[in-house]
Amino acid sequence: MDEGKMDENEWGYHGEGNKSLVVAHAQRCVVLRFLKFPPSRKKTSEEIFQHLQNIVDFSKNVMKEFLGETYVHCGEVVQLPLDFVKQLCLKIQSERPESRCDKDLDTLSGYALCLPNLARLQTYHFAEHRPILCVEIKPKCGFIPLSSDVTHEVKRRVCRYCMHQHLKVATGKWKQISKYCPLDLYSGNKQRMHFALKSLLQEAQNNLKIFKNGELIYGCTDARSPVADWNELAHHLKPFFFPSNGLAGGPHCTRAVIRELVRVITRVLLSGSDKGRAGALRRGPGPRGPRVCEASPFGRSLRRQGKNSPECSGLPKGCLLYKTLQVQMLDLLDIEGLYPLYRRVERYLEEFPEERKTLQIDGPYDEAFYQKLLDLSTEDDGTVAFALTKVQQYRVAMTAKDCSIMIALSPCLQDASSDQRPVVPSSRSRFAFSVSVLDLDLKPYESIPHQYKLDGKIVNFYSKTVHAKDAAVVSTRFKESEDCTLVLHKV
Ligand SMILES: O=P(O)(O)O[C@@H]1[C@@H](OP(=O)(O)O)[C@H](OP(=O)(O)O)[C@H](O)[C@H](OP(=O)(O)O)[C@H]1OP(=O)(O)O
Ligand SMILES: Nc1ncnc2c1ncn2[C@@H]1O[C@H](COP(=O)(O)OP(=O)(O)OP(=O)(O)O)[C@@H](O)[C@H]1O
Repeated sequence: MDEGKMDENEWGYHGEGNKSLVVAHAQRCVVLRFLKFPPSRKKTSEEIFQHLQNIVDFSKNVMKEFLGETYVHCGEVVQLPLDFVKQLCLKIQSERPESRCDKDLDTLSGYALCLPNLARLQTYHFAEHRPILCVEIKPKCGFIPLSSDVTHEVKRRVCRYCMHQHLKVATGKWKQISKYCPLDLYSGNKQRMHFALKSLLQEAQNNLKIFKNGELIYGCTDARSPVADWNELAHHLKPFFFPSNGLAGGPHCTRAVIRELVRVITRVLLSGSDKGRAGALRRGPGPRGPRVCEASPFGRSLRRQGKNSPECSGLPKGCLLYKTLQVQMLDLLDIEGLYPLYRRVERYLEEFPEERKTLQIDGPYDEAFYQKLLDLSTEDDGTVAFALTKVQQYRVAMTAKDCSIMIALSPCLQDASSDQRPVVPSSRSRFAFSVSVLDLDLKPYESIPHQYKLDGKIVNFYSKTVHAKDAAVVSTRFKESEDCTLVLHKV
């Protein structure tokens, strides 16, 4: 990219999250990722450069090591003309969802990250000529904590995502509770994974987006987004999955297309080679948390059938979901066990503020930082060193709990070779595919007290709501039995 000759007309709004905004180049497979800040929060250009460089270093030295180089794209920090950034910011403003406009794109530093556009099959010379379908999934935390520090009993039965849903709906973030449960997606059991993906398609929230040729065709930006339309989605997908056959429209066609999509995505998610060092995080055969969340409709139906622990195929060790889960499980103590250790580090820093640098709280995220993450001991010897290791592991785990997976699919001709890329078959076509991870920004040390408070809020709200619901069920049953008595009495 020639940073000297930048033209805002060649770039278009692509998407944004809570902390960054992404624009995509109209022709080339690259994006620019800018940081966003609340209007009052002024950062110096030097701070922004350092922040972005830390993101690159963390991806390179930590996440690439854990997840494997095929999945992680670190990108590079680029310096852009300020005039270009200002014009770009004006150009895209009207396309931004209202709910994201509480933060402004950084137009003062001129720094951004330049990354491959993962919504198109990266860098291949013929990328422009092939139709491309891309599915982005933010799977969230895939396990139930086993830590003895957990005090709320419900946290041992219901996963955080499912509990959090109740709070999100009550606060108006989303309209309805999703049937998606991360434990189903991470189960490795095809039937459960299909259920999880269908649930995401029914209620995408911010956990699912679908792009066609780089354009968003499915997904919602906030609670006001229009209801997802499967017929429209199937219309977009039909040429990919049923290229040459005249499958008629209607509900049958929609179901067939969605089924194909779900199957292909499941296959891709279960594929992968065993590169990367997530294996270094494997914790022997000791006890592990429950494999099914009690709030998942799939789990509930299993229980009704008397199957308390489902047949568990487990995830293949090479696949990205498995590796991501291993990194998430660096959160060994749960926030309840971690918070007192964070306080220990805080007390130390209050006394010796100059030590913040030596402790690598704000970087550099280098090889030494990575090596310390591999110490999985949970025996607290009362030292700051122990507390710090657990705090850093927790931050890395939280990052893996919030990252997204991008799956790009491009149809290949029946007899063409696969250009060295893996191929996934569907019933009527074949796709060359690539899998990547995005949003691998290390969670800040400062967010730990917020995590602690939020955890309490989620659990208390869930317990209260579910308790109230249970009480309502009991009282309805009681009423029913009263009614029944009356009927019997009458008879
Ligand atoms: O706490 P959570 O689980 O709600 O996750 C936050 C996400 O909400 P979600 O539940 O996925 O809708 C939240 O996503 P949204 O802004 O809701 O799309 C962010 O990803 C946030 O991360 P950060 O503070 O921007 O680094 C996420 O915060 P972290 O907890 O990962 O720091
Ligand atoms: N390299 C990329 N290629 C294509 N699309 C991308 C890329 N990076 C980000 N995106 C798109 O931009 C969106 C926002 O990016 P990202 O998730 O990194 O934002 P964020 O603000 O850091 O997220 P969060 O809300 O989790 O903090 C993503 O959901 C994705 O759709």
